Amino acid sequence: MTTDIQFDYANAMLDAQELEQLEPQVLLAHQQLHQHTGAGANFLGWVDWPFNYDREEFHRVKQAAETIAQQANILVVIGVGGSYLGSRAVIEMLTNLFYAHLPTQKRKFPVVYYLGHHLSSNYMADLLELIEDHEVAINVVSKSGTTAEPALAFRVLRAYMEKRYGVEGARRRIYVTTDAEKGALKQLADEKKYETFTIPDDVGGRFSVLTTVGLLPIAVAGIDIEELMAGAQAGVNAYRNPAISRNICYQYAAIRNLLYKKGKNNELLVNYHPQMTFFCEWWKQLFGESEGKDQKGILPSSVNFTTDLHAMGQYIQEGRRHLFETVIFVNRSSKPVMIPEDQQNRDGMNQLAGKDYDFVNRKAYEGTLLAHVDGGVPNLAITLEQLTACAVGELIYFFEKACGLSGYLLGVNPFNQPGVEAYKKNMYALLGLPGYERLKGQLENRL
Ligand SMILES: O=P(O)(O)OC[C@H]1O[C@H](O)[C@H](O)[C@@H](O)[C@@H]1O
Repeated sequence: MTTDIQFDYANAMLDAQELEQLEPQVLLAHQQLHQHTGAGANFLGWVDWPFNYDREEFHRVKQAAETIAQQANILVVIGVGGSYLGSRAVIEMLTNLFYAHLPTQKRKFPVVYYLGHHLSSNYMADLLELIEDHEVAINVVSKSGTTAEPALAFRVLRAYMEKRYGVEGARRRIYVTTDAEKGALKQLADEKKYETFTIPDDVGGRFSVLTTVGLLPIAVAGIDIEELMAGAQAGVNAYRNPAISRNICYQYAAIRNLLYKKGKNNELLVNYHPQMTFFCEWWKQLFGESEGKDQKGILPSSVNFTTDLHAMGQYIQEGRRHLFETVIFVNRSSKPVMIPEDQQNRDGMNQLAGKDYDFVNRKAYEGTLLAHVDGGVPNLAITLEQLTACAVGELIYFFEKACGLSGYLLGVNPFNQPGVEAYKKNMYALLGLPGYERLKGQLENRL
């Protein structure tokens, strides 16, 4: 299978030599990833996952997706961080963005909604109001089983489901994705006899989209998960060459580290399709949690173009020069739309009549690229031919591998996230949860 992704760093504002000089470090980081000799080596299950995944469980995911489609027209996915961003990213990229609003007869698959990624009661109340008039199934996803946001959302939804469908009816409509053996959610699932899917021990949340974490909701949305995995397999093959000159994934990882050393410590991931907004959110968690530690790391941010050219464009063009852009550009839409002729031509755009939106979007991209480069913003360009499940599978793997390598180049453990605990500890203490009594008093004195 040919690889779907191209990478161009002609506008990175670096010398070719600078990249070559990084070759020994890249080789070391490559070995750390493949021979499990670096920090966090217990969390490298994702590296060969597209080939090693459990076929039996994969089959069960497909069956569950079919059952859910018969049971429900809404699937509520409860999860936060790595337990929901990946599936949401893939579903939004590969299905109609307005799917939920299409008439029922046009919808073959359930609509997927998300819950448990914040603590807003308004959102919860709105969702409860929405599902009242629909048939509902739930997929609760939590590796630890104790993350407050999904745990509380599941409490509310479980009570709702049991009241509405009875304990047995709810049992048949609740699907759990969690650790194979340990954790509060696993215990509950065993007790209640929910159908359960496994999050592998050696795959961290933010690297888990190609496990059952992402695959079940993605399959429910009607996306071909075989294709997605085939794309990821193509990625494994394409990005395992240690020679930087032959590996665009390693080039991307190395270049962002070179730019970081030159003070470009903000990376803007740019897309030209609103459908890719959540892919950028997924990417932000991937890189932010992997690299933002030990007082180091590029700040990952994202913008949607051309939308944000009318909001953030000014800053990018002329603000502080501490940023670089990584653009994901898709060459061809799967749904082309033609621009019509307008006799009056008041907007002066008749030149574009008969052309499609892709054409205009490309020219916007090219014009923006040159403007931003002229403004001193280094540019890295990732190009996909089309947004297909296969290309998306490869793109996911591209960024996962780049992230692991980049973290090692930066000199951090890319596979832990100790900093996330600080807010949790304080919140638990302020909520009065047992075990935090002393801290509660200390914090309250400071508020
Ligand atoms: O799947 P869970 O264990 O509920 O974790 C969900 C998310 O929250 C945690 O706080 C971590 O920072 C994330 O890496 C993780 O993806």
